[in-house]
Amino acid sequence: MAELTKELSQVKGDKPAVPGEDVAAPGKGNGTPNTGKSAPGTDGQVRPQPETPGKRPLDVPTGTPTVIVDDLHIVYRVYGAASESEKGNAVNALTRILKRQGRPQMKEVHAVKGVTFVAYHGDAIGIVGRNGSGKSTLLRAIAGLLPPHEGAVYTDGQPSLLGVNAALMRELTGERNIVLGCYAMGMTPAEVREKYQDIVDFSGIDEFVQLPMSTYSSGMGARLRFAISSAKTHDVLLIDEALATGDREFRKKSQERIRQIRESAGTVFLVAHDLRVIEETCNRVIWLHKGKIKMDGDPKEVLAAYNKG
Ligand SMILES: Nc1ncnc2c1ncn2[C@@H]1O[C@H](COP(=O)(O)OP(=O)(O)OP(=O)(O)O)[C@@H](O)[C@H]1O
Repeated sequence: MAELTKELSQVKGDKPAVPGEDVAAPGKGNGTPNTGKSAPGTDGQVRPQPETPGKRPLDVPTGTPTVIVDDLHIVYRVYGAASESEKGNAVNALTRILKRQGRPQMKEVHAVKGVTFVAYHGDAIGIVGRNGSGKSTLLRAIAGLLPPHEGAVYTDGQPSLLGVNAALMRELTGERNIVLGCYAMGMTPAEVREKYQDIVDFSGIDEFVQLPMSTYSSGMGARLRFAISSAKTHDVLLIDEALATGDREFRKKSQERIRQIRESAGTVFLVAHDLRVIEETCNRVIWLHKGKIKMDGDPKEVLAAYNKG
């Protein structure tokens, strides 16, 4: 713990986040935690205390952690934002457009405010919260796509972020995207050949695999993204709403796949507005509210509280 504290103190004070970065391609979480450090393992085998509202202390005796988020703050900088006095003022906005005046102001959006938790091998953690509560920002920070303004993220293994907007290439066929996506996740040509048919079958896109992705419905695109990303065993898989557009049958299949990833001792984070998906899939839920953890624990209890409040 002393070593961890020392490491944490070294990384505090990293540069603030850069706004407007794109979501990673499937399996392309850059694997670079914000700190570039790995989660230290511990010897104890006791699970963390569930249902601790707010923070889980880092020194709770645990199994092997895969992700440690310690007092994480993420701040976006928006350049050209309106000043307070201009807020909602249509006349000012119109005048500025007509005069072609720029906006020199810089606004900071404090999206994640001091989040702390530890995730373990085999955890499937659902993240819930209202729009704008910081769910996607937190996932992107864990994936190493957003550097912390303060605090740190440590991961053991490679995190891969699968988002709804994950950048498969719309003008390429499903077939090409499968091959490129698999290579992007570090598979060898032999592994790609071995997994190819399974990905097509799992996604259920059938003969559409020969057509450009621009011809797919949003549900078909999401299914293909999930099928590609989950074809590889991930240490830490981060899923942002990617299951939302799937139908019931696909939801069931993807839940089964998430279970397999957990069984192979990976860790899954799942952001979804559909609370059924979270309840059926996760063994733990974190409720984010205005960038802070409001509750962290058993899915039934957290979701019941979330539904009430
Ligand atoms: N690129 C960005 N630049 C500036 N502010 C941003 C950016 N992305 C998100 N934000 C702001 O950060 C806050 C958290 O946003 P985030 O997308 O993480 O929330 P969320 O809980 O995932 O929301 P939703 O449920 O609507 O997807 C919001 O206030 C949002 O406006």
